[in-house]
Amino acid sequence: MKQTIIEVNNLSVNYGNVTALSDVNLSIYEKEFLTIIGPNGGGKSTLLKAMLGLIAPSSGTIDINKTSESNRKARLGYVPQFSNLDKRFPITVYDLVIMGRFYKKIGPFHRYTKKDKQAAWDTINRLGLKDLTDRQIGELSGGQFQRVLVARALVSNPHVLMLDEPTASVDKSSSEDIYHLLTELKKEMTIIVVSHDTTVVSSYTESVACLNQSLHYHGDSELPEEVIYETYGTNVDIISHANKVKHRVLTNHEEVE
Ligand SMILES: Nc1ncnc2c1ncn2[C@@H]1O[C@H](COP(=O)(O)OP(=O)(O)OP(=O)(O)O)[C@@H](O)[C@H]1O
Repeated sequence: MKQTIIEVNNLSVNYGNVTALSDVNLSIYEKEFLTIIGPNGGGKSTLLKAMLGLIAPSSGTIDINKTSESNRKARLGYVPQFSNLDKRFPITVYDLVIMGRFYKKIGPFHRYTKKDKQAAWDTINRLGLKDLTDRQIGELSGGQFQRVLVARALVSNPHVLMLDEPTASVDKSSSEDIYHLLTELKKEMTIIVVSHDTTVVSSYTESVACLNQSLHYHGDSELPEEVIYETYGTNVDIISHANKVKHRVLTNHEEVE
């Protein structure tokens, strides 16, 4: 039986007078590939940040469970929205990746251990970034930078990998690369992708959650059309055939090349 790794119970989050999330209930399972979609401002980033413990709930709870393989709480890895990051920051790929080891409690004069360095190199090699290790992050393409951000999240060996709009700033081929990578990673961990774009509900996704302040749907990736309209309103362009990432978004939909 599938084990839940994160349980969101009656979660509401307010920023002053703005209600970002209202009474959200969501169970996320071990090794599930979940895509959370919803319109801009629908509360997706807020939900991720609340799960990560970066934002306190106004009401409700979030339980991060122990994994079935260990007696420890699941570790969460986070790939933030690309557009929120400053690529001009003078830091190399290696330095950015190894910073992912900062999940441990450390003091101001922290030195990376041999184990930290080994973990960084293992992840760099695994993601095919070896030739880029000495590059400044400002010299990377969008797709390369996104891969480096994934590496930074993976270096802490997370049980859950959360990605906020991972393909928003990359071209179609890089987007496919990222989804292939996520499919591989899904064999080992839970993957949660957040996007405002309905077309990212790819064939790699097992389940979808539709969020617009409250949760309108959580289930199979064959989304009923009504759910999309309910979540986004009627002004939504549901299918983009420009997106080469394979998708099986809606029922009763014919592919047109
Ligand atoms: N720090 C903040 N202070 C005040 N309001 C905020 C803050 N962060 C988010 N909000 C508001 O909360 C709501 C949800 O925002 P959030 O960023 O979670 O949505 P989102 O679905 O991730 O949007 P997008 O797709 O545009 O990234 C929005 O109305 C937003 O303006």
